[in-house]
Amino acid sequence: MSSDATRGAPEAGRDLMSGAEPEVGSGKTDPILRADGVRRSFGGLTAVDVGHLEVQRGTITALIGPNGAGKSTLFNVLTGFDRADAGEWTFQGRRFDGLAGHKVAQRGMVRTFQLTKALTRLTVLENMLLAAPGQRGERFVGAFGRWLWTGQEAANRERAMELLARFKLDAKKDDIAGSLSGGQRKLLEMARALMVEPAMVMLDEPMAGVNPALVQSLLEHITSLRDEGTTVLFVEHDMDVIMGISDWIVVLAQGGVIAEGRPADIRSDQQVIDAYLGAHHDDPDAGADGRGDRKEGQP
Ligand SMILES: Nc1ncnc2c1ncn2[C@@H]1O[C@H](COP(=O)(O)OP(=O)(O)OP(=O)(O)O)[C@@H](O)[C@H]1O
Repeated sequence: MSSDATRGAPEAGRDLMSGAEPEVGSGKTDPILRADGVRRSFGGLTAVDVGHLEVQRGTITALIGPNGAGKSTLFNVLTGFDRADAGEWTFQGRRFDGLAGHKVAQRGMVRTFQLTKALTRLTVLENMLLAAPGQRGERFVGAFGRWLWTGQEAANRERAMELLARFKLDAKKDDIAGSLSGGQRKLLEMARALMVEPAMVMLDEPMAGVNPALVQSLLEHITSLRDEGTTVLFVEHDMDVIMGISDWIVVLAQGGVIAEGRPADIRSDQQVIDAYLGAHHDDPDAGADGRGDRKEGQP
């Protein structure tokens, strides 16, 4: 799917979406994820109600929408961390609805999590090793089992160190994760997700709380992942980031998809401007995460 012409050139990345129509529920030429009728309610509130959604393999797809639109809930449901009330979805052609979170991750769909309090007390390397695949542990008994286990540990350690070097965190491997800056934590969250060599990574607000100096570096990591063939699905509020690196954008409002398309399609979609880009003007927090208001009224 990836083409040399698009490597490292987000603008040209639009070619990755050839054949996809900018309309809700549009079919993609090579969808890695297909979801149908996904619904999740909390009491009387419908948090997610998505009719049909396909995510094109090998692209950066952004999931955007106003606060409370259902982005996190959709992430949680798709990755097995929350249960849908209804819906079916496949990942790489296999049914994933009803799968537990750890199985979803083992099978290649991994989301990042903010480092919990417990994880911030561990070292950077320990965080990486905890995210490693093949935690076989007690299933293995006897000398042969221990030998296999040791081999797995060594492989995990090697992969962890490679990833830490890639994200320039190798010198911090023995530091307590809680001592990292906001941006370094985001890098660690991404590096942790890559321990299982996922086919798709789902990033939850990768730029939130990141020092501007690190934003560019994070953006480069995300586009390199895409260019290496990993599909990236991310939730983000920063419009400059969204418009700058996305091949495709899916807009949620009140649980449903109201628009899909390339950045240029989304920017000029009146419904999106009304439901989201415009809404940012009314958001008292817009200065913190809603740089989108700058985009309102743009063609
Ligand atoms: N566990 C829960 N219990 C009750 N209501 C919930 C729960 N989780 C989410 N909701 C509600 O579901 C709706 C969707 O929330 P969700 O967090 O998915 O939105 P979001 O688009 O991720 O918002 P944000 O951009 O603010 O993170 C909101 O109205 C929210 O209050």
